[in-house]
Amino acid sequence: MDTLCITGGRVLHPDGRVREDDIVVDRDEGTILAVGGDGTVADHVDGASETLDATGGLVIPGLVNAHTHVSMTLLRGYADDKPLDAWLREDVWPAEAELTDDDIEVGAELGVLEMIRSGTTAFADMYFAVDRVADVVDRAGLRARLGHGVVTIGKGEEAAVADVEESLAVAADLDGAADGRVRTAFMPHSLTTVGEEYLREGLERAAADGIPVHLHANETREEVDPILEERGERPIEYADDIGALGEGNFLAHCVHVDDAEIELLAGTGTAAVHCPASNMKLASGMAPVQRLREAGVTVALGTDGAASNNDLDLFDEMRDAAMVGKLAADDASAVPAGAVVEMATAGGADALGLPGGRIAEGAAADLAVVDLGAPHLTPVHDPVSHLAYAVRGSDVRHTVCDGRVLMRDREVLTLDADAVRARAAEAASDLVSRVEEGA
Ligand SMILES: N[C@@H](CCSC[C@H]1O[C@@H](n2cnc3c(=O)[nH]cnc32)[C@H](O)[C@@H]1O)C(=O)O
Ligand SMILES: [Zn+2]
Repeated sequence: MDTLCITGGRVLHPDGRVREDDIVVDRDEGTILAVGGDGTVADHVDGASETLDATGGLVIPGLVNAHTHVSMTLLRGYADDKPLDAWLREDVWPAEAELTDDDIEVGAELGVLEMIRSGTTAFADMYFAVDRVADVVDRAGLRARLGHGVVTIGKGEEAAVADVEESLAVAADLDGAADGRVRTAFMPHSLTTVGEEYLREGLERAAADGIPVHLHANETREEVDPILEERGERPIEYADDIGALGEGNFLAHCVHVDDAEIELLAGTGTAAVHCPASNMKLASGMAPVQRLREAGVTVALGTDGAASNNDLDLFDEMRDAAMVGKLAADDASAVPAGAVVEMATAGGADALGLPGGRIAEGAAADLAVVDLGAPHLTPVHDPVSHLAYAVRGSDVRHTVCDGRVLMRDREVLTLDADAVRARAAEAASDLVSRVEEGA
């Protein structure tokens, strides 16, 4: 059998406990064969095809970034310090109008490079030229749930219909790509940027074909108020009416949700993706994470695009989620360390319906080894506390997805990091020149 052994470290188990254990991975299946102390895995360690040294480190499930627009790395730092609506209309959408499919591929390469280097092994992405993003996921070796984002406002009937068709076609055609590591979803952008007739049509067809749904919801007050005024119901109630809720579906943000909306999410099994950094940066508000979790809603974490974050490091997101969760609840015991670690791992995998998120026999071998030796991580009273409050993405030593080593001793093996950075910097500067010429 072709095995990978991860030895000498401590392991974070699904119950939140940390023990000194070795891990044996079946590389053919991409799954964890055994987790345990010396006796359990010793037989395999000697005959292993490949070994990763986790001495002085903590093995954690690969992190799950449950909402991003990965190619937006090209727009990192391009437009800051504005609220969502102005930021999208004045800066982001005009720049995106100039993006080529090649730009999207290069931006995705840069984004997944950053993710692998910070211990993320799975993500959900809403963008366009999704076949190019899927190609990058295939080459880079991680997992993703991908979709084409639909926007119909400002479009004529024909273009709007075509956008919905494209999203449904992408979801059907790309599902199962990259040896099954790519899954898909129907992705209307939001309840206000897609017209009701298009939403209803797309959602009905997605449901009929068993395709999951992902959209931005209740991100800002400016998005909630018009729906309330026009329809006399809250956005999540509207989402329920038109068939956007259900098991397998996941909504980004859920910042401005009331108790009845939280109950609807919980009752329908719809997951919420909390994006604290993006919500803070665009001053959108604070999601009631503690209340969502108490109601039984699956809550995951997302960075959103690099233009509103401005990085894809989920360790930052865990810390932000804990901090802002306490502030929102006016309670220092709210959203504790263990909760944010769960949201970034099992919660993310569950929200996206992807394997991974737990280190256990039979689970997908999606892992990261975090070095605990740095001064900012000394002493180690509680490794879980460190994951939430002190670890940075740059502390990740090795990253493994589907049993394959994507980064060993901080060297990414599936992408040429220098070439990716150079291509992305060039593509970004060309893009900005084109936007300026057009303006
Ligand atoms: N097919 C659409 C593209 C939608 S992709 C998803 C969109 O979400 C945008 N986006 C990024 N971050 C956010 C956010 O925080 N809220 C809402 N939209 C965002 C992003 O810029 C991108 O245009 C079109 O023709 O424009
Ligand atoms: Zn977004």
